[in-house]
Amino acid sequence: MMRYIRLWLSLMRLSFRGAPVLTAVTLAVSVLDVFVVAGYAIAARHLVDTTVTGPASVAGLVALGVAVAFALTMVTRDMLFNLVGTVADRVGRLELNPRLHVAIAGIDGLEHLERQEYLDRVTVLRGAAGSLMRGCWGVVATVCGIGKLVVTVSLLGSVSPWMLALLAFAFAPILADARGQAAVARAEVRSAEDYRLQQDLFDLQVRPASGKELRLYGNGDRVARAQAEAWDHAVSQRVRARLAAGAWRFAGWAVFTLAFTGALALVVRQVEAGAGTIGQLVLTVTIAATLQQSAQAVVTTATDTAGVRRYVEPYLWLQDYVAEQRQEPAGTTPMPSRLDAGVAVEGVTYTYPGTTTPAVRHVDATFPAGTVTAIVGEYGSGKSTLVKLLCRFYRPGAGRVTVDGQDIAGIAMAGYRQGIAATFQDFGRFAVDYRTGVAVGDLPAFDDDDRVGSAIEAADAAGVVAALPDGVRTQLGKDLGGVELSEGQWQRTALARSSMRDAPVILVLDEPTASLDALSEQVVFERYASRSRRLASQNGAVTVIVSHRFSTVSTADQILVMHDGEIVERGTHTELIRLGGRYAEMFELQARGYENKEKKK
Ligand SMILES: Nc1ncnc2c1ncn2[C@@H]1O[C@H](COP(=O)(O)OP(=O)(O)OP(=O)(O)O)[C@@H](O)[C@H]1O
Repeated sequence: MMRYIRLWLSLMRLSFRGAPVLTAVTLAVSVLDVFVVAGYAIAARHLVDTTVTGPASVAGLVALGVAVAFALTMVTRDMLFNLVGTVADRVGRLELNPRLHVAIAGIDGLEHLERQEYLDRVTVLRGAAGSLMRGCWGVVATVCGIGKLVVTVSLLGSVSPWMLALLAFAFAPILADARGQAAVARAEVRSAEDYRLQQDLFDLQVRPASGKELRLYGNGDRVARAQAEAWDHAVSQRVRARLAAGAWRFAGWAVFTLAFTGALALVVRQVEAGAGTIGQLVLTVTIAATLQQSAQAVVTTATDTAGVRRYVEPYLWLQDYVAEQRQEPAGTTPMPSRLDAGVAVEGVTYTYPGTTTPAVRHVDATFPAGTVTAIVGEYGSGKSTLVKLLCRFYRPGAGRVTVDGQDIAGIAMAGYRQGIAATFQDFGRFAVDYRTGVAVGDLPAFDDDDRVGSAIEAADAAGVVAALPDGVRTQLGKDLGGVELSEGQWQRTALARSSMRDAPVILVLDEPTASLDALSEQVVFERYASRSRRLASQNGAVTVIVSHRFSTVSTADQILVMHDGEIVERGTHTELIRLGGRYAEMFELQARGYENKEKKK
């Protein structure tokens, strides 16, 4: 409960910070709404009583008061509705949403984007800022609604304590309506199968594929009859339920109206007996007539606000998750700008959250400075996981990764990532202009046109740019009215992006050319090989390539063969072929595949 209160307070503070005037006005009108009906009823009572007993001048003044109060009762609800909508939307979009996105994007690891139960929450949260803010105002509306009920009912109680019973009767139409709606909902569930059936049968008749066969086999009439029967069955259940709901609603209102009439009769008796005034009668009519509406408003706002829980829970989870991530000790050591020893993986085991089998286990490997390492293995053997551990997207469950002997957990994250250039098999497709899509690969060099040009060249992507209508200024992604690239063109763009950094010490290529044809792949690899060599002599950079293509792999300084999360073979191409193990077998298979293809040609 305390968490909910704290959350409400923090959202309210945000609202005051983001839209102070609008928030203050909305709160003021909410409070005003608590008293308008009561104010109007009191004014009306005064008007009637002063008209009967007092001087005409006072009655005139009071009439003015009644007019103002009545006008207020007419406008406050609509005004409040619009104000809450505006302030919730504005603060949601301009204040809360950016904060949510920064929190989601600012988490260093990847779990919240990969683990389904986390991703579900993140997905719910993405469009939920407005709803969260509306929920926050829903709390205000519920509290004010209860306040309004208390004020109006107390006023009724001042006429006669018996009147307090009227509140209970005000809930009769609400309860009856709820029963009726529940019956409708049940009928919808019960008739859903018939409804789906008739929809399927209808589709059968109108779709060309099934339509052909229906005509051929002469089954059209039977299907049409079956559809009509299913439709009839579904509709009749729903109609019955709606009639029942109507009857419930009628009964609820009948009970309330009976109690309302009884209350009026009671006040009339009081007036007749000289124990009350006509003004009190008017007050009772005014308040009792709005009582059901006020009770309904409390129930509706409370139910709607409770519905916002589905956004509140993921929001609180995100807050906890971010806090937990921040608590992890942040490294402070700078990333070396050149490597002397290289990178090492020491006894690393990693199990994805939500799974029980480690994706990599007890992995030991060294990536000596200035060398190229290729990782091979069948699908799901742990290659990408190992690469992502090198990029520090996950923390190993056991063991450590070191750079020049220093545990990477101790290195400042921003510097560490700045020292890496990487392309992944599931590369990003950024819907921005082409130049931006490449330049974001190295933010400090964002405006450096030469660097962007060389990166495009390095990825052999100049041809892609030449084919774009506005060259590097072309907007990408058809969702934003831009040009949609082919898979291979997107991949080249990702490759160009990863070529932006001019002095990375770790170069990662995880299936970087999977979407390219063999010829383009060769061109890209030759360029990458020369970049690797340049970086190796410049700052001792290590290159790690995951690939299924042995033409690429065979030239690496060392090859790691992974199987079931472990490194099962390691060595140069020649050594591994000589070993005659798993690598040799895979190489043989692929070579035979190429041979067969060539023969067919
Ligand atoms: N985000 C994830 N959540 C849970 N399990 C995962 C996740 N990513 C990978 N795995 C599992 O971890 C194991 C290793 O996957 P990984 O992607 O590292 O293999 P891979 O060798 O790179 O495969 P591929 O050649 O298909 O890319 C697999 O069993 C895979 O199902």
